[in-house]
Amino acid sequence: MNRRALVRRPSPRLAEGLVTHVDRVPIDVGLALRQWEAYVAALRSEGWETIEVPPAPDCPDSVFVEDTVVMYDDLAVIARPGADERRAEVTGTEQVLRDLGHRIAHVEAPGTLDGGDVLKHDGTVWVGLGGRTNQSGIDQLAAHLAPLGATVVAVPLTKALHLKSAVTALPDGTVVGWEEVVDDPDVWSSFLAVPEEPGSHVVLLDGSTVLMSAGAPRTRALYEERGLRVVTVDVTEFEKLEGCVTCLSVRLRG
Ligand SMILES: CN(C)C(=N)NCCC[C@H](N)C(=O)O
Repeated sequence: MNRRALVRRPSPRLAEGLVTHVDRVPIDVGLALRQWEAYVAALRSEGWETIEVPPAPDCPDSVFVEDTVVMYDDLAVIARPGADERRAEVTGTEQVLRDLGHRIAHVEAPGTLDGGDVLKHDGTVWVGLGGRTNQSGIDQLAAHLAPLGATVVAVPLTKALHLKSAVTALPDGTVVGWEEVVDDPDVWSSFLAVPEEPGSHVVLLDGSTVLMSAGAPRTRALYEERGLRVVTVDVTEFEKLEGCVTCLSVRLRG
């Protein structure tokens, strides 16, 4: 299978990125760029072709490209970010996906939806209903994905920025989360609480390999004990802006 992922170079204005649930702390933009380059290199060395969405230098949060789209099979549902400041980011993503031949659908007003609120596994799509994504956005996503056989499930989200700030899924479908910010772990039949907040974010690189933050060594050991191969990257500068490993790419199918 052709493994491709969208990424987007950090804006020189990254330090002005939004913060909601954390205090603002200084960002080292030069270090962020090096961390981003290492993240992209890690994807490539794991066999992923990376495609750069054209940079959006005036959009401080544009490196968090995950929030601009939800991919399901060949369909790209272009998001409508819940934060006004991020609305302009979607145009570049849409153009790249059109050029790549994907079918395009949109979340329209009054709906809002951020890609970071969407967790997919095996035909089920959980969507965080919280500060960025509203019910109309979820209903529109459900309508777009229904013909593809997906079941969309709204999940309450009050303690974290995005659903994937709180939980992600391992290759076997176990949902891993930092329990302090998970509203209702019972949503998932197999929920595993992890011992470190950055450990709750994994990017699936293949059926037995995950990419995660270097900031969660105990969780890394836990995943390795479960038989996973783990690749780690430093993403401290993005974590200061409530970002994580998932936010920095969008994996494409086919
Ligand atoms: C899963 N996560 C967390 C994301 N997909 N996005 C993070 C966006 C962070 C940005 N400062 C913001 O506040 O929008």
